[in-house]
Amino acid sequence: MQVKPGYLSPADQADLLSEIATVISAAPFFTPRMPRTGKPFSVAMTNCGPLGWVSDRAGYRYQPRHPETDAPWPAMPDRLLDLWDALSGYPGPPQACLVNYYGPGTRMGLHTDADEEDFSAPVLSVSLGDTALFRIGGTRRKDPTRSFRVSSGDIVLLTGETRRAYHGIDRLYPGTSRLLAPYGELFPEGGRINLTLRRVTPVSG
Ligand SMILES: O=C(O)CCC(=O)C(=O)O
Ligand SMILES: [Fe+2]
Repeated sequence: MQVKPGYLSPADQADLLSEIATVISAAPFFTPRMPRTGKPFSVAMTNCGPLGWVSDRAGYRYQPRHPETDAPWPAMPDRLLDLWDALSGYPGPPQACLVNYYGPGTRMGLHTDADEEDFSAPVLSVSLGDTALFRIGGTRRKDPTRSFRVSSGDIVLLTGETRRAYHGIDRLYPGTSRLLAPYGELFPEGGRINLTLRRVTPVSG
């Protein structure tokens, strides 16, 4: 794992968030549901890039279209492709950017990112808005975990061993960032946006 606190300047965070607001206007948030049970996630999701991660009763998967509008996902902003080039060490572009929205009181349970075919690429995660408590353990659910705070502009790369590690978000610290404030219509209660850039299929050739 690599953690890069404050990697994005406040100006870069604001520019990125404005691009993500445009993504959200083309691809509205949907409520993912647990496989089989259909229990809703507390986090809202959307995607940009050629593929997007979705979850419903049928299971977890990547697909090229929005599950509700059936439109192709909007393009990934160039600044995310540049970030991936600068930090991933992977010889191909990311294929999906999952956009998670955490409102007050939401969390994400411990899980592994396991729906990709190529685990040699890292998962590159960008935090925007309120600070959150990130927990990470080992590759087995029962492995010990440790926690640290992730704040707006921080980047975490799940690389190497940690690429297959259990991780999640235990809680938010509401009101710790003003970054989302200009988008009161989209995020009336503030909160946190997390972007994860993912390579799904191996680079061929
Ligand atoms: O919100 C985060 O920092 C982590 C998100 C995550 O683990 C995921 O989307 O798979
Ligand atoms: Fe994850």
